[in-house]
Amino acid sequence: MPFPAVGGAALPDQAALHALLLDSLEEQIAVIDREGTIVYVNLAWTTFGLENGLASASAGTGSNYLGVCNMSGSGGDSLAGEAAEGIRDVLAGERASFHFEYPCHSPAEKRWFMMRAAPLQGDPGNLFVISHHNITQRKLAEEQVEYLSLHDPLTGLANRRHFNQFLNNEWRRGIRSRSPLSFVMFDLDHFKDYNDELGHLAGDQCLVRVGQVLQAFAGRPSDLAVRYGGEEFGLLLGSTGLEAAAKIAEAVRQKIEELDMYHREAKRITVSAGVVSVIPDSQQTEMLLVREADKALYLAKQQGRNQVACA
Ligand SMILES: Nc1nc2c(ncn2[C@@H]2O[C@H](COP(=O)(O)OP(=O)(O)OP(=O)(O)O)[C@@H](O)[C@H]2O)c(=O)[nH]1
Repeated sequence: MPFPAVGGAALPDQAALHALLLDSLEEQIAVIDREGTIVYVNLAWTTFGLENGLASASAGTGSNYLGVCNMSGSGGDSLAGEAAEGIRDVLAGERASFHFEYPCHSPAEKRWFMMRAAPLQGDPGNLFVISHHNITQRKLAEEQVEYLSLHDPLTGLANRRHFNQFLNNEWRRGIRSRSPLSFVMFDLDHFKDYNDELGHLAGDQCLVRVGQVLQAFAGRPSDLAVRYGGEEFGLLLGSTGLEAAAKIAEAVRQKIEELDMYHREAKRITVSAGVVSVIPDSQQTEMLLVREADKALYLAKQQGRNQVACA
């Protein structure tokens, strides 16, 4: 038995117990002095450093943690610069502790950590504890929640909330750059018949395929395809004038027709579209685009469907 038995359990003395405890933690822990030099690391700290290609010298005692952060910060790594600033504040007693979340992705996986810097209890002003805690599970869950809050679950396109935020940004960008912003509103024709004849699940599949067509036309960072409502879709096109937007709308219309989704002999899924283009102006709100595209769409429906109308 390696340790003397205490009350039936085998325990090491206190110092050995604490050392073993620190080496059993998943959290990476280091103790630094006032200059930022590492005077202690636990096993998780060393193991992580070695597994991630850090030379054992910079992963362990004797290396200067603050110096490494400072150097990376001045080399242009803004996260390291922010970490260095927080640690310096704690070392100077200007803040009680510092928490900092940062990405640390490996080639194989996404990872995030939280770094905490705080004075060592019972030894204020001389020694400080740096800990790195893996928060990847929480970050992935947050990413997932954010994705779900911004996308339509059926088609994967942006939802209205995402669209409204995006449109507002593009509108403000358009005011600054005086460049045109276009919006195309699409609505499937006689989709109720499709649903009634083939069933809701087939209707869903049809919406998914239409969404894929729209997504393929939203290739630039200033473009966004949105599922606006049930069978209503939209395509926001940054820095695009009316003529170009109308051509894109017509190309989408053709592609959807070419999907050949028939629900009755000689009756296939088609789409009507309303196009609008404006140079954003601070006297108006971005909802002007949606209103005008909606009016043009109404015109396309009135004129016989399966066509593009411009505002
Ligand atoms: N399968 C499916 N159907 C949907 C969904 N959202 C809306 N719909 C259906 O879309 C249909 C829309 O019908 P209407 O508004 O009458 O329009 P329409 O039949 O396309 O006629 P027009 O727009 O005038 O050409 C309704 O039957 C809705 O139930 C959805 O998520 N899945």
